[in-house]
Amino acid sequence: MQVLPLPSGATTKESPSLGKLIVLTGPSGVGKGTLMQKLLQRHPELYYSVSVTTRSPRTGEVNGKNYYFISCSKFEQLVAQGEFLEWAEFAGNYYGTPRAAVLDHIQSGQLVVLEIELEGARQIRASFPSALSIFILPPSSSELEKRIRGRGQDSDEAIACRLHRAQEEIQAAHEFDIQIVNDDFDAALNEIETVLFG
Ligand SMILES: Nc1ncnc2c1ncn2[C@@H]1O[C@H](COP(=O)(O)OP(=O)(O)OP(=O)(O)O)[C@@H](O)[C@H]1O
Ligand SMILES: Nc1nc2c(ncn2[C@@H]2O[C@H](COP(=O)(O)O)[C@@H](O)[C@H]2O)c(=O)[nH]1
Repeated sequence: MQVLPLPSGATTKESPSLGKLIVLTGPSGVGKGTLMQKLLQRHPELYYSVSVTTRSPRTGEVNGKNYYFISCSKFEQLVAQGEFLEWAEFAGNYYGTPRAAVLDHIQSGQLVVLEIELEGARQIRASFPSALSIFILPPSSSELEKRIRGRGQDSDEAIACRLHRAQEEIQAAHEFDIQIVNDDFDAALNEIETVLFG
């Protein structure tokens, strides 16, 4: 994979919004996606931003629902055209948030949720200072590893890369507005709901 120069951090702030932007981040395998799915089932008024990635689809993943799966060259073209609100490289693949859809839904007054990794979340914090950011922590490193392996979707190499990155990500948890430990699933979900809806 050709390595793109990473975004140097947002230099411009996005316009004030009507709706609100929520960023959910945390290490791979902590349970963000599972929490997000449940949250969307329970609160269909939320708008979930479907990301673009160069990663290959996992078994059962659907293009346009889980991700938009595209080639590296197409991703690089979209970066050059400024189509992403944020983007990052993660474990050998690129991931990005489509700009237009997110801004449109914020403008229409919706709560918009992003589920993204640390570097992208930092870019959003720089360009949307009013965004609410939530960091999901695992109860322990061994439980995190158990969850990634238990998911059974990634190669040993990919798992090692994700666990290595997880240590760096966890060190950055304090940068976020709210930290929630996903030990008991329902308790973590309730905490997110309380933060979002009171
Ligand atoms: N509280 C929990 N207790 C036990 N297992 C959990 C809990 N929350 C999620 N899991 C399980 O952990 C695994 C990883 O969850 P999930 O795929 O949602 O993680 P993720 O943070 O979205 O990962 P990635 O960032 O790599 O997409 C799944 O098998 C999920 O069912
Ligand atoms: N910076 C971004 N990170 C994203 C985006 N969409 C997903 N992600 C994060 O990537 C990792 C790996 O995801 P996986 O599906 O391959 O396990 C995980 O932390 C996601 O939250 C995005 O648009 N931008």
